[in-house]
Amino acid sequence: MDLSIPDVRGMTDLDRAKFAKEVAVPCVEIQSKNVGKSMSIFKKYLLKMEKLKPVMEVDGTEERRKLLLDPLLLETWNSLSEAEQQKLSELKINEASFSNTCLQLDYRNFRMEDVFKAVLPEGKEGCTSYSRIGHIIHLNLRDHLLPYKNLIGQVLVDKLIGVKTVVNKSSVIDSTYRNFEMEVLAGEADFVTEVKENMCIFKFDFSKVYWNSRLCTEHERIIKLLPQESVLFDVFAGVGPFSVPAAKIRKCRVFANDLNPSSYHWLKENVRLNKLANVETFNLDGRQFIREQMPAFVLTKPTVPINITMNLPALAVEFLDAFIGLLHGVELDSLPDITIHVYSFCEESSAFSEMRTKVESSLKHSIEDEQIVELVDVRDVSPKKHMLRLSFRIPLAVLTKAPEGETASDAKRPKLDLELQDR
Ligand SMILES: C[S@@+](CC[C@H](N)C(=O)[O-])C[C@H]1O[C@@H](n2cnc3c(N)ncnc32)[C@H](O)[C@@H]1O
Repeated sequence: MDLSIPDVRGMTDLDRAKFAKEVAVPCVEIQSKNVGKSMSIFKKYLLKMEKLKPVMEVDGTEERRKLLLDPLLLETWNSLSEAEQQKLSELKINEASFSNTCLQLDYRNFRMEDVFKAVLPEGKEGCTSYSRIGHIIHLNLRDHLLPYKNLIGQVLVDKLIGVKTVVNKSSVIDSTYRNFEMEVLAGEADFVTEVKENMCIFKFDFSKVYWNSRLCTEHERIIKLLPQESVLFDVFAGVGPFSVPAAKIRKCRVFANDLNPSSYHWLKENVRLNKLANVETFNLDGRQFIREQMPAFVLTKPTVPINITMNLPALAVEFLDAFIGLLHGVELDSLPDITIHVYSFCEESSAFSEMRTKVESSLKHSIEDEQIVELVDVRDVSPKKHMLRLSFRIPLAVLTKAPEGETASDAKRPKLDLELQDR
């Protein structure tokens, strides 16, 4: 009564026929009308395998049913407790009701995890973790699993409902747009996918833009920090996982920017799909976006709290210099309340101090403790590399700093210089 998968260890091309086997399993034959009542006892002993109904018809009769039992849990009448036997006797079930039956098992009956355990090198089967992006499964296979990549892809397509495409990352993310090359391991080469995150719909071409489902909680944390009807400037917006929920849930006015033309395309599409009227989209370099869009807004609505998200961990800190002198010479009626959420990769051991030092050196200014809103360890990218977020109120002295060499009288800039538009 061995229900395990036949010997398929080392298989690299999926041969489903090699999973077929015949087994005898214990069963109990009972009157159809008693199936429901008997479940208070038998439910926990039923044979649970994929695509297998443990309550089977008995040839030629509607009156009787066969319950398939898991041999590891219950083999005979004698394995039942006295109380269980007593209860079953009342349903006319007894020792004679028990027998064995022959089952033809095949590939479809085995769970995905068991297939991987049976095929992949012993002790290394656990490395097949994946993320799901709509109908796409994204793998990041370690070298020792590469010989099995097509089998792994095919098993995922076969076993996971709704999965049509399996891709493996074939280069590290180092492109400007943070997307990566991918190899289709199984299924269709269809990369346009749709996901739900934070109650919003996102559609995008996964091969051309950055999307990471593991950031869902971080996106949610930021959305929760935003005051209702405040303003968000999303400098590296991608396809909108901060911008779209901010506009939809927090009713924020959003200025969303991304340099990647494909991200920009899908960002606009996601604004449309989520029926949002309060998002303006831009396809600019982050520095240009900050310098062109922020001052004009601050001038017209100086009292509205502004949050700025800068999620490009490899580089975002370097863009902070765009804030130096941004409001220099601008006559403000009140002090703007601007919070920056900037992300960076740091070494684990020194992460928190490293992050603060990096930000301060880019701003060329120190940040007081009371200006720090929070410093969050967002996720481990690798054992030594952590993605951190520093959320801080930008010191006014940074925004109003005069360019080197400028005198006090040069500093007064009339408001109209900033090409005021009603934003
Ligand atoms: C790590 S992704 C973050 C996307 C999104 N905010 C998220 O949380 O998933 C960084 C984004 O920055 C964009 N990007 C890279 N360099 C840029 C630049 N100089 N200016 C504006 N956007 C840039 C990339 O195209 C990418 O969409």
